[in-house]
Amino acid sequence: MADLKSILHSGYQHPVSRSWQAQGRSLTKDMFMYPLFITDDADAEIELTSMPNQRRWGVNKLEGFLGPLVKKGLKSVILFGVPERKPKDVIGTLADDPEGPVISAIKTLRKAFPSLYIACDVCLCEYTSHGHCGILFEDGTIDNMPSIERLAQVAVNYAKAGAHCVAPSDMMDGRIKAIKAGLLKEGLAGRTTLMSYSAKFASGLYGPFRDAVDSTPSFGDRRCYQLPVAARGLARRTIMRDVEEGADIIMVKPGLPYLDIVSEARELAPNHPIAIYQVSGEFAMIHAGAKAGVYELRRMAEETCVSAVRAGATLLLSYFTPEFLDWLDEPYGA
Ligand SMILES: NCc1[nH]cc(CCC(=O)O)c1CC(=O)O
Ligand SMILES: [Zn+2]
Ligand SMILES: [Zn+2]
Repeated sequence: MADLKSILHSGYQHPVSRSWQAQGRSLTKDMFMYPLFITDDADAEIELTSMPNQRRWGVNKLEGFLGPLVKKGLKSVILFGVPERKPKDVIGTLADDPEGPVISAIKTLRKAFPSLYIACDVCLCEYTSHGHCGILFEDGTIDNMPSIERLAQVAVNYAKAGAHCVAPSDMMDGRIKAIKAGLLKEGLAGRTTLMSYSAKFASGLYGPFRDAVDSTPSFGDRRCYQLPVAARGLARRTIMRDVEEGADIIMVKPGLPYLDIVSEARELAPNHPIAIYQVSGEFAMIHAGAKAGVYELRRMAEETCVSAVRAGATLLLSYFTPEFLDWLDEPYGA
């Protein structure tokens, strides 16, 4: 016979008692940030073959697409620019082109949806001719100082255009400090969230994204600036450094294979929101598994996101955001 204290089912026998067992918070709509790819063809709406239901959007299509989502409770988006028309160069001039996709989208969205929180990915790889995330020496290695100066300039220009949040994903050394200083100088530091992709690993899960934004490096790879897969110590150091340098939000990326790092981040930055990026490859993988009959799509999307929250995440960047805006209104598996 079971001992008095061996009975655990009694604590989660009912949907209501189950909800009380969530160790952190459970999923809510305001935890989701939706990544959007913005192209410089203003009327475009281009399907992405590698990412189900995701598109490259022209600025003129944003209001129509996002209107219903905002009505359902969409609170935040993160913008990625995809210049297709103007030529890329070695310093990523197109990143903050005043007529470019990101700055146009910021202005359009601020006007169309006054309550929507607008974050911008800050990086150079979508805009450089070589496809790397920084500025290079002649031998093709990263020249860190001009890289962080350029990234700071881009971040400041996004903030000036009205972005609520700038999120550097480049992994250069010292960019959080450089961006913070740039924002301070322009009087923007107090009204611009600095979300750092702090522990960003050199992952095999970015393939569909690189297709989506056309940012595969023309030579080499990103292993000299993105973290080695096994590097728990380096992840702890980048997290601590970015807290020191003034990041407001700490991000871990990718998500599912790095939940231990999320819980490290929770411990190292207990007073900061912790974001997790469920990246393009995870999204594609969840879809592929569902299609192959391994599990049901919604079930696995929820399981992975709930696991991220359990590990300590408080903000989820996910391509499933539109689905969650429906799913969270329709309790499931209760
Ligand atoms: N700095 C580029 C960047 N910003 C966000 C992602 C990944 C997003 C995703 O895969 O969904 C990447 C990919 C990369 O580093 O190659
Ligand atoms: Zn990026
Ligand atoms: Zn990059």
